[in-house]
Amino acid sequence: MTGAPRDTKWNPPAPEDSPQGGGFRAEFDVTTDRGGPRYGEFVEQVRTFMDKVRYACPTPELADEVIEELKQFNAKLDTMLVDEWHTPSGTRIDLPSRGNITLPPYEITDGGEDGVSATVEFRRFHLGGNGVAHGGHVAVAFDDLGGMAAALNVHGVARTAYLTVNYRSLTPLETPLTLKTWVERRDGRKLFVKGTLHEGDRLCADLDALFIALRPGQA
Ligand SMILES: CCCCCCCCCC(=O)SCCNC(=O)CCNC(=O)[C@H](O)C(C)(C)COP(=O)(O)OP(=O)(O)OC[C@H]1O[C@@H](n2cnc3c(N)ncnc32)[C@H](O)[C@@H]1OP(=O)(O)O
Repeated sequence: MTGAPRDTKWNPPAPEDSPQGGGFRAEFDVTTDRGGPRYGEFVEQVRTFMDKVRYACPTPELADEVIEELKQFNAKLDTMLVDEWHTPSGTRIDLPSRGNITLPPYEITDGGEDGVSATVEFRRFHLGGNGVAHGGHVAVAFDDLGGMAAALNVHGVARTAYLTVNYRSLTPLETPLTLKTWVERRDGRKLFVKGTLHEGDRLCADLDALFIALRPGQA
C-alpha cells in the first residue's frame, strides 16, 4: 500500500449521467501505469531538485545554466500536457502521495472507512525556519489525509469546510512521522475529522476539521 488504499470501492463506476463539466467527476480514475514505470523516480528527482533549490546559493553563472536547462525541460513537458483527470500526478496509487508532486510524500499503512494511517516525511524544501517544517505544509498533509479519511467514509468526494491545526511541538524534516486521520462523527453530509501527527511518541500537531460530502455534480 503506498499512496492510497487499494480498495475497489475507491474507484466507483460513474453513473451514465455523471456530470463532468463544472463538477467533480464521480469516477476517480486510479491508475498504476500512467506516466510509465519510472514516473515515481521522475517525481522524486523533482523533489530532490526542490530540496537543492531551497538550500542552494548558486553563482550567477550556475543560475544562468540551470535556467536554460529548465526552459528546455519545460518545453519538453509542454508537449505532454493533459487535463487534471488524466494526469498521473494524484492518481498513481502505487506511488507516495499518489504521485502528487505538490504533497509532502506519504505512504499509506492502513486505510478504510474507519480512518487512514500514513507515514509522512517532510523534505528539506518543506523548511519553515530553524530546521523544522513550515506549518502550512503540515496543514497540507492534514488536508489531504483528512480528505482521504472523509472520502473513504462516504465513498465519494468531500471538500474541506474548515481545517484547524494545533501545532503542539516542532515538526522535523527528513524524519518518518506517523499521521493518522479519522471521521469522529458524521452528520448527514458533514464529516467531523480528527487527526494526529507524531514523531515516535511525541505529538507534533493535531487536526480538527469539517469536510462536506459533495452532492453529485457539485464543484
Ligand atoms: C481522492 C483522494 C483523497 C483526496 C483528498 C483531497 C482533500 C483535499 C480537500 C480540499 O482541500 S478541498 C479545497 C478546500 N475547500 C474548498 O475550497 C471548499 C470551499 N467551500 C465550498 O465549496 C462550500 O462552502 C462547501 C462545499 C464546503 C459547502 O457548501 P455546500 O453548499 O455543499 O453546503 P452548505 O453550505 O449547505 O453546508 C452544508 C452544512 O455544512 C455546514 N457548514 C458548511 N461550511 C461550514 C463551516 N465552514 N463551518 C461550519 N459548518 C459549515 C453548513 O452550516 C451546513 O450545515 P447544516 O446542514 O447543519 O445546515
